[in-house]
Amino acid sequence: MQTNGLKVNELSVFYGEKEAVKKVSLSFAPQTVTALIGPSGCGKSTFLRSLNRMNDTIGGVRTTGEIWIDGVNINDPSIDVVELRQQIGMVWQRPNPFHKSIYENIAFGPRYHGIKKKKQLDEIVEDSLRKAALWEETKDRLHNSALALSGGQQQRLCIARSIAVKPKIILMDEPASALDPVSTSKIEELIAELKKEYCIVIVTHNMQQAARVSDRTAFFYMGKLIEADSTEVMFTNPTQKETDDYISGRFG
Ligand SMILES: Nc1ncnc2c1ncn2[C@@H]1O[C@H](COP(=O)(O)OP(=O)(O)OP(=O)(O)O)[C@@H](O)[C@H]1O
Repeated sequence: MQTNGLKVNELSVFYGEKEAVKKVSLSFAPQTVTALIGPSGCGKSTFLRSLNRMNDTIGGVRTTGEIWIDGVNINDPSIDVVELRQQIGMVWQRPNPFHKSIYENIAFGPRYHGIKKKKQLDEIVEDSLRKAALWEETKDRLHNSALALSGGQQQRLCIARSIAVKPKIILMDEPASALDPVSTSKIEELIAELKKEYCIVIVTHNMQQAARVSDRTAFFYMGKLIEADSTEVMFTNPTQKETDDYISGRFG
């Protein structure tokens, strides 16, 4: 599903008294990949989780500011978060398939959202697995346990699962950091393919990965957004000294 993108306006996130994300404003265009980079503890994951209200599940978190998607501020208390997470999906660092079959992992979300006909579910399962580059490897064992897949395949299954509910935006929190190099490059190829259709925001510790997969890069430091620009500019000619120091490995 297409979107006009996501626009974050002065977003702050507090854990109790601690301000982990400080008045960040940042936009994400459709059909682009944006990498969020920065040293450990700078607030990347907190910021990412706020984009589909996953921080609501953590006690003591307070959020201020606005996050606009297609004319709706998702921080509005009246927002239905289940519906929101259908539009803005999340892929976690460690693959977390349900203890169910491959088929059921994918069919679960669409069924939850009201699709009951088997033929339609079959189509969604195939289409999602194809888009996640996993169909050929799984088409003959759709009813086997998802837990029998390799770690890399499980992560692609989790991506297929998020695609199945037709999101507009896919958030990824270090989606390849628990994977071997071959599985990592498959995930990176997949991201390049998926961006033709979706707006993707990815947190990564891996600077080479950010350079390979993203169109834009945003550098966070101590809860603040220091700088965001095209990935090429960020890696060759950043404006801010902190960005330059970080990408050239002088700290972090
Ligand atoms: N559930 C929580 N409760 C309290 N403080 C938290 C919680 N989660 C994160 N923090 C704090 O918020 C700050 C930002 O953490 P966050 O995990 O967003 O950073 P990060 O840049 O993603 O780090 P990393 O790269 O290590 O995952 C840190 O100081 C962290 O200790």
